Amino acid sequence: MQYKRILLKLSGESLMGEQGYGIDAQRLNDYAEQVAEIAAMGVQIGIVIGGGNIFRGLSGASKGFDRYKGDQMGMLATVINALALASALNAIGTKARVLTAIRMEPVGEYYSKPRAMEALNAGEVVILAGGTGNPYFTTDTGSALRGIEIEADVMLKGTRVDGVYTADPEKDPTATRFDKISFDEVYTRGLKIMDLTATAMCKENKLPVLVFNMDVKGNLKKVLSGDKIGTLVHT
Ligand SMILES: Nc1ncnc2c1ncn2[C@@H]1O[C@H](COP(=O)(O)OP(=O)(O)OP(=O)(O)O)[C@@H](O)[C@H]1O
Ligand SMILES: O=c1ccn([C@@H]2O[C@H](COP(=O)(O)O)[C@@H](O)[C@H]2O)c(=O)[nH]1
Repeated sequence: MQYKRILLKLSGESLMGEQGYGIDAQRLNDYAEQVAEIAAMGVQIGIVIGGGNIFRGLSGASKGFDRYKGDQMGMLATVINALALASALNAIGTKARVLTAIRMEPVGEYYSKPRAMEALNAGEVVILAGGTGNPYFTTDTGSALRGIEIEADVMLKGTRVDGVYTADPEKDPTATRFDKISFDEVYTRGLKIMDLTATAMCKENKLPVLVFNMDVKGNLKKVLSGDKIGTLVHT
């Protein structure tokens, strides 16, 4: 097995599938099945999921929302997605536990590293909801933070493009893909695959990031099996 313990970052925006808002049941189940498949292989899995399919504080602020409250709304959106994913995993027989960065029992248990480690060592999928618990951050930074805390071997950024490109491939058709790239080069080229805070944290704490397309079924298993897909971002 390529990695023993991973932090999987899932895009909230991808969760809406083709429907433009909210949670697409088919996409949710596809994600749950891919996670269940690698959980059955014995991989320890922490998951952070975004909230862009529901609310983002920054886009709220551009429409006149208070940023602080908008970010809290965004963090709650990630909790909604986490609950949906946990329930989809449970429905197919995979144990999953939601730990929240903001205290809100009984929706989820309050996050602490020992609690997360206990669940991971017991073979449960641990969904780390609510980002960092603080406004002015994103779930990319939440993923970096939790990945470092749980001592993950790698952060797998499961997104809707198949790696890091010279420019945003959804906007520039001439962009070309890297097989691997250093954090420094991501920074100097100004590549927007993760926010700068997340990039800096991963670099400083030597947490490699593998960016891959999670919307192709079977890709998560391929990553764990050592197939060469996606882009590895390294120190
Ligand atoms: N240089 C680049 N290489 C690859 N993707 C890039 C690049 N620059 C921008 N992107 C964009 O980054 C997106 C991936 O980011 P991510 O998975 O965090 O999505 P998101 O919409 O921000 O999700 P969330 O809802 O979790 O916030 C891709 O869809 C891609 O269009
Ligand atoms: O630590 C965090 C994480 C997230 N937020 C807010 O939630 C939304 C959704 O997260 P995405 O990473 O954009 O999917 C984000 O836009 C922030 O508004 C936060 O405040 N703190």
